[in-house]
Amino acid sequence: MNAITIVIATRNKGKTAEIRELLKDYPVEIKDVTDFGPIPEPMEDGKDFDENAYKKAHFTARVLGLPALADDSGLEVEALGGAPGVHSARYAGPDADDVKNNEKLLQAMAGKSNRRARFVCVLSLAVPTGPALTYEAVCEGEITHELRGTHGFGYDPVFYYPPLGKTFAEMTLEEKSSVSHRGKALREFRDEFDKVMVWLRQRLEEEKRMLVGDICQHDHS
Ligand SMILES: O=c1nc[nH]c2c1ncn2[C@H]1C[C@H](O)[C@@H](COP(=O)(O)OP(=O)(O)OP(=O)(O)O)O1
Ligand SMILES: [Mg+2]
Repeated sequence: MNAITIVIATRNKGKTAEIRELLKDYPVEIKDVTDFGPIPEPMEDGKDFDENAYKKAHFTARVLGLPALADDSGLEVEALGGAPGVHSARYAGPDADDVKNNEKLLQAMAGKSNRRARFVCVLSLAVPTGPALTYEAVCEGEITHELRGTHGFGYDPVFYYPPLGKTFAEMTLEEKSSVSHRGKALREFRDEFDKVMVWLRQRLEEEKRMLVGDICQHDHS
């Protein structure tokens, strides 16, 4: 049987690299959203990670006519009441980038003794007609007092993971994936990989039948 194609519905190269690495030994053809040339970007105006993950996955699946796997993730800091949360990517404002976001976070945390934080990752695997599977995981850690390490992306240089005594930015990609929110969520997906492929094939068959039905109806009208 031919391998199913899944598009990674993210513009974040760091996420793409981690997802590709975690799925590299699995019989599935992975494509990047950038392989398709310019396509419109999904809105990320959902109230939580689940909603945004589904929006991104379903939008991309519909636009490309292929199953799409999206990741919505972010950092929740206890002393900041869960901020930046779903707003993590735009924490420092409309022209935020990783440097500005980390700067703003360290400023907001100045003088705070409770440094507890967690990363959240929600993965949504959607087909063009709408149904989706969801995987969710968290990783607990602490906010550092300064930037540490150069690997990874986003808040990695300020997220300290006590069990390994390093920030995410001080870890290799493999090391980070072995403990991260994204790594855990993707391992759940991998644990039921065969079931997921059966589910996908069934959804894609249904879709084909619907399309054929539409075409036949059209030809007879
Ligand atoms: O492992 C991580 N290590 C460091 N930072 C991370 C991680 N995981 C999420 N984050 C941060 C990055 C961004 O500030 C926000 C995600 O925002 P989010 O909208 O899901 O991703 P994004 O805009 O970068 O790419 P896209 O929406 O195209 O998937 O949380
Ligand atoms: Mg985003």
